[in-house]
Amino acid sequence: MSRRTAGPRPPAEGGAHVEVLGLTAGYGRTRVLDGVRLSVGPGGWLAVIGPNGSGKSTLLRSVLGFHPHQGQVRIDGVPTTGMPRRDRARSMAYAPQTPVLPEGVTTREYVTLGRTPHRPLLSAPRSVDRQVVADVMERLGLAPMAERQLATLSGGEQQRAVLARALAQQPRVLLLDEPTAALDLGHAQQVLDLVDRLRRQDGLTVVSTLHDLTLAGQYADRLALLSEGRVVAEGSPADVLTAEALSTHYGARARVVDGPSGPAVLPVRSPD
Ligand SMILES: Nc1ncnc2c1ncn2[C@@H]1O[C@H](COP(=O)(O)OP(=O)(O)OP(=O)(O)O)[C@@H](O)[C@H]1O
Repeated sequence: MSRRTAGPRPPAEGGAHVEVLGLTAGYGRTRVLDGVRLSVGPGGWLAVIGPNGSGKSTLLRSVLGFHPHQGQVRIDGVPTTGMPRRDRARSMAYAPQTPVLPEGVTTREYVTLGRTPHRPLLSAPRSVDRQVVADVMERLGLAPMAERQLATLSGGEQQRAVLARALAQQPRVLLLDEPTAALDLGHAQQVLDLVDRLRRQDGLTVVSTLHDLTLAGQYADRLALLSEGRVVAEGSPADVLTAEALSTHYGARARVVDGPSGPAVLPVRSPD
């Protein structure tokens, strides 16, 4: 993976302020999110953590407008309800946890789909589109497999391609659902480092879910702990990642120690 510091051109307007106000959502009659309230400013990184089934993915999909919900999502104070799809796609990009990947496309063609909201409809990629795609693929170590069929990439390579497509969109807000789930430690750090650089340099706003709580605490500046559809704790990683919270909400035995760049969560084996 490249260590270049030059990279994808910054989003045109920097990051945005995202507000989630009283968001309630569910499936059929089952309520999964209950009055969720969150706020993250330009350049902020909010990691939504919580046990399996607590509603993290549903929250991200609701923020994107992909899942019906009550309550309001605002981008820079403007409610997203009624916002034209193309405007929404220019503001927010999403890397889903389990993406549906198209068949019969190369990695480059797939990443180029991220440019769709910026191009005239049905037009060929312009040189700026090709440049942004090439930059993002280089940054994510995908350049050597640019012409390979997407389907032939390994799980971790496909996950990086999904992130590359989202970054090629040059969004103001990046929503990442478990972006490191299929990645080895080195690639996980490189992906998170890249996102971190984009938010620091360009003010990109990041909302992610992350199961690895140590990584969440190292990269995000704020954590929101979701449990049974409600935000039960929100604040700095040190405030939210406590042994007591992990026991109460995850049923986990763990020690939380001071790591070199934030709290580190150490699982503790059962005594018997
Ligand atoms: N399409 C669906 N139909 C019915 N229930 C669903 C559907 N999708 C999700 N759920 C349920 O909604 C709840 C929240 O799911 P969600 O995927 O948002 O949780 P999560 O916190 O992202 O979980 P995980 O950490 O396991 O990815 C779960 O109980 C899940 O079973």
